Parts: sequence; C-alpha cells; structure tokens
Amino acid sequence: MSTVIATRGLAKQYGRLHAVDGIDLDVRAGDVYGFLGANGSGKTTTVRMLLGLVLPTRGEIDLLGERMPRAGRRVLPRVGALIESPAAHGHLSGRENLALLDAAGPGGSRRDRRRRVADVLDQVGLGGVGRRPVKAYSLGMRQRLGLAGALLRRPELLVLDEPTNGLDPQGISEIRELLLELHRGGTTIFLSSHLLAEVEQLCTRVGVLDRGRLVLQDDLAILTAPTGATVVRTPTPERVRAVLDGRVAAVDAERVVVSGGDAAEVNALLVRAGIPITGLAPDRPTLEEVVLAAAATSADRVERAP
Ligand SMILES: Nc1ncnc2c1ncn2[C@@H]1O[C@H](COP(=O)(O)OP(=O)(O)OP(=O)(O)O)[C@@H](O)[C@H]1O
Repeated sequence: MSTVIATRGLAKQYGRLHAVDGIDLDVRAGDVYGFLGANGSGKTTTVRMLLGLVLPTRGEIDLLGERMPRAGRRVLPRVGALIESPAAHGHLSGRENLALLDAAGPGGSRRDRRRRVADVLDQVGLGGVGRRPVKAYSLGMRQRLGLAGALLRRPELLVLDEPTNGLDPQGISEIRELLLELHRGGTTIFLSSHLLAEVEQLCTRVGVLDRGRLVLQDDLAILTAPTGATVVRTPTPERVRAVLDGRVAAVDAERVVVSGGDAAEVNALLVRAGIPITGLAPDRPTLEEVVLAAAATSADRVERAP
C-alpha cells in the first residue's frame, strides 16, 4: 500500500516550547486517518507543516511521495485542505465564493468551471442553497462550503483540521456521511480531532498526539481487536462467578468479563445452569480505553466519549 503522508522526526519549536516533538506519521492510501490529541497538543501545527504553511524546525515530510515544502507547487494542487473555520465572502453566494476560489487555479472553459462548482455544491449537499449569500448560512453550511472548496480539484488527499468543530450532532453526522462517501470513492483522508467518538466511528487508522509527541499510531481494527475474553451481561453476576469458577476476570455491575474467547462455550455453560443472559460478546477495548492507556499521563486532557 503506498504511503500518502510520511514524516520523519518532524518537529516545531516556538522558543522553548516543543509544539511538535519529533513525530513519524505514516498515512497510507485509502486510510481515513484520525489524528487525535487534546487542545494544544500540536495538531494544527502539524497540519500546517504538512501543507507548507509553517516551516518545521527539524525533520522531513513526504506528501504524496514528494518532499515538502520543496515540491509544494506540484503536490498541493492534489491535496484538498480545510483548516480552522473557512473564510468566505459573506455578501457573495456559496456558488460565487467557489467560483472565485476556482478562478485562482487552472481549469479550462467557463462551462467547465461552472460545472465543477455545481458538482461540488451538490456533493456537499448545498446544491439547493448555493445562490443564497453566505452570511445567511448556518455554521454547518459554512463548514460544508469549506469542504466544497477543498473538493474542487478532486484531491487524492483531504487534510481536515477539526472539520466538525462547532457543529451540532446533525451537522457532525452529515459531515461524517460525506467523508465516508469520499473515502468509498477512493480519497485518502487525514483528519485532526479531539473527539474520540468521532474518530472511532469514521477512521481506519489512528495517531495520538500528546504534548507534541506521537504516543500511538496503528490501525483502529488492531487497536480495538478482541482481547480473547468474553463479556457477559447478566442481572446475576454472582451466579456467573459460581458457575465459571476461577474464570471470571472482572465484574462491573451487570458486566462480567470471562477469560477465554469461545463465546459459544461460555453461553452453553450459562444456559445449562439456567442463568439469565442479556448480552454476550467477545471483549474488545474501546478507542477511549486504548488512548487513555497510551496517554496515561494526560488522561484528563483528551475528551472522553459521551
Ligand atoms: N505561532 C505560534 N507561536 C507560539 N506558540 C505557538 C504558535 N502556534 C502554536 N503555538 C503553541 O504550540 C502548541 C501547539 O498548538 P497547536 O495549535 O498546534 O495545538 P492543537 O493540538 O492544534 O490545539 P487546538 O486543538 O487547541 O487547536 C500550543 O501550546 C500553542 O500555544
């Protein structure tokens, strides 16, 4: 699988502050990469360095196989980016804003340009409101307009810094659906977030930044792989303990963790003993548990799932 973003020892220092402290990112084609970290952990600084907007103090960046920032003019047209709240001219419509943005790049006849703008407006679900002035847009619509701008050039890679910041649950779920659709269409997505639940629902790969250091980077499926134990939910945990003598690893209210991953065998034993079971499944850690274990020293700084 080809590498889309690779950094080696990437660092940014502001005076004595190590905002980003020697990170080796590894983002592959087809990933939805969730770049997690508490406020101030260095996500935005990293994203800015990837896009050539901030110069690293040390380290190397390869973006789509080319060295940044040297190859920026060649590479950046293949990358769509959304950093912080996108700026737009409020008195102009969404369509006019995108047309202005499009005019700044190469791109053929007026008809081609009009079509390109109409296509991305449809893609982000703003087709019907594209003629309304942007000052009448909700925050979610503005965010989608920003995404439309990032999509104009049909990028191979999308780099998004906190794309759901300030959105309500419906806005968040709309953006999530849109990103999943783009991913299905073959776009690699790198997205920074401080929301574990969002990343867990969307991402295939996760990197966790803690005070400038990358403390974890792996596929989500590996990080949250079954532990080899079985979780039993029952109103009578003590009866489970009696039947599965010595195999109960933990009891938390009505949740019992049984060592041994053969859920069918555990089920058969409990049913035979007449124990009521309300749920039974292989045990797997949540992303929250994995992240908190990795960034143990900053456990209170990463926002937990609701
Ligand atoms: N231009 C700058 N000059 C000095 N310090 C900076 C500058 N930019 C960022 N920092 C500091 O670097 C650290 C990392 O900031 P950064 O914005 O990258 O974090 P973040 O993870 O994106 O946080 P947030 O989620 O709040 O945006 C912070 O302590 C911040 O104050």
